Amino acid sequence: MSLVVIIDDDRSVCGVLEQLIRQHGHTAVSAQSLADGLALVENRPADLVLLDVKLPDGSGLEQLHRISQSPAKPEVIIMTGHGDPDGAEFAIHNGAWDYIEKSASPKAMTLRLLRALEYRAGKQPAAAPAIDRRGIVGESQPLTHALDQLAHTMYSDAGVLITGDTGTGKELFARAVHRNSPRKDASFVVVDCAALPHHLVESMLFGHVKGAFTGADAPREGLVAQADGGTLFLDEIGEMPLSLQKAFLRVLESRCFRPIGSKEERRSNFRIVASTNRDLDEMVRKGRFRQDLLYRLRTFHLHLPALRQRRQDIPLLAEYHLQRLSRLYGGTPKEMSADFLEVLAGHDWPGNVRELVNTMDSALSAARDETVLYSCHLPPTLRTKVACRQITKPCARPAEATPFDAARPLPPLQAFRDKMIEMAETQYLNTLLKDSGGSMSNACTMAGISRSRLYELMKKHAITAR
Ligand SMILES: Nc1ncnc2c1ncn2[C@@H]1O[C@H](COP(=O)(O)OP(=O)(O)OP(=O)(O)O)[C@@H](O)[C@H]1O
Repeated sequence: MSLVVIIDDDRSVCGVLEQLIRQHGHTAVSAQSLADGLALVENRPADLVLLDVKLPDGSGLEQLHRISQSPAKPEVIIMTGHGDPDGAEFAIHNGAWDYIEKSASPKAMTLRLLRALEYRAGKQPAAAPAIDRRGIVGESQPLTHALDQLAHTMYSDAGVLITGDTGTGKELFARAVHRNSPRKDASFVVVDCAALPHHLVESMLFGHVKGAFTGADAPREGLVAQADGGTLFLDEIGEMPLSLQKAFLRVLESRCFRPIGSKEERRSNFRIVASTNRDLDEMVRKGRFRQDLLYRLRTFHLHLPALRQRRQDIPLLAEYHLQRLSRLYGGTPKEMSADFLEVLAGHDWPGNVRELVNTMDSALSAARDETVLYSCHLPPTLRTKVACRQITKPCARPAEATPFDAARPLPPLQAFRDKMIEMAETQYLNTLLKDSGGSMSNACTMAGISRSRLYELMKKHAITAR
């Protein structure tokens, strides 16, 4: 028997669905607001959640991730009264099991509910495979989604295309694809397609025999042969010349290649992973990239978010790279002050994580033997940019009234409680940061919480440092 949670403000819809579900021997409970629904899924082991999009206290779609990540990790079916293809796309991309319109016949609805429950019943309890995410830092929803996509590549040998702006971690993820595959003990070979010298491309990739051309004094094994048994990573695949794309497609299809000057073909059993910051579909439309090659490469697609789309990860990344660089350079251990973190949080990071890593590196060297990093240790250009942005922005949030003020009729208890907790936490953190004199270590000790929890709370409440 499964537990189905219905979150819909229309009591008659809830009633009909509850009856349908009970007729099939399952248990159903319903909530008429998002807050009550969240409380239900966070406290009861739901197998399936039927989630309305438009609820009195918010959009169901916006809470989809939180619901599907709640303790029992239920399947979610999105319901709506209006046809909405964009919402459907969002729901499916964000892990919903299905998307149905409330106007569907009871028969059609039942069929889809039962299908979801059947799938759920057959699922292994430990469904999420344990990924080795070494070196990949971040807890934000966009990064977690990318890690989920990475997990899908583990049991296959098919091509993986990793896209994302410069510095978002494409090579880091490519290495993780390799490390999490059965090929992990063999080589991971990188081909930088943007740096292949025109006249040596074929020799570098496929190798040559002795005497194949002037200067070929010894045989050379190419990168494709080196990747035998392992993974061949084509970095910046969008830069690969069209002529080479054709040759490469042939190698991908047959896993055979011919070293220059050789009469014999050789085999190499490699898995292909490619990355780019270009729009390959657009390049295909313009005739600059082969569609057949793109299909081969993109059996799996991982898209990595820009850092500004996952700001909550900034303090975690900064801390991780601070520790890593400190170990590398030795010297006095350092911590970050609240004003340092505030500047990091205010920047847009066009160069993404690589820019953040370089910034941490330069701040470390600017601080020399000091034990705390302050904003004055950051590059002046970065501080100026953040300052300019803040001047043009409206000032900090106005002082908040208590949720009772002006609120008539009274808000639901759950909403009121959430608001009060938010206000109390904000007040506590502001005082904590003041009393700890800008030292994050002191603040953690005083509050009795971990550093990552503190950063998370500061981010959540947009706390401004003094
Ligand atoms: N999620 C992450 N956690 C920790 N470090 C990260 C993360 N993402 C990227 N980095 C770090 O950022 C730097 C750049 O990463 P990487 O070279 O993988 O990016 P890229 O997308 O391949 O860049 P490019 O497009 O310029 O080749 C590296 O130092 C990497 O370790």
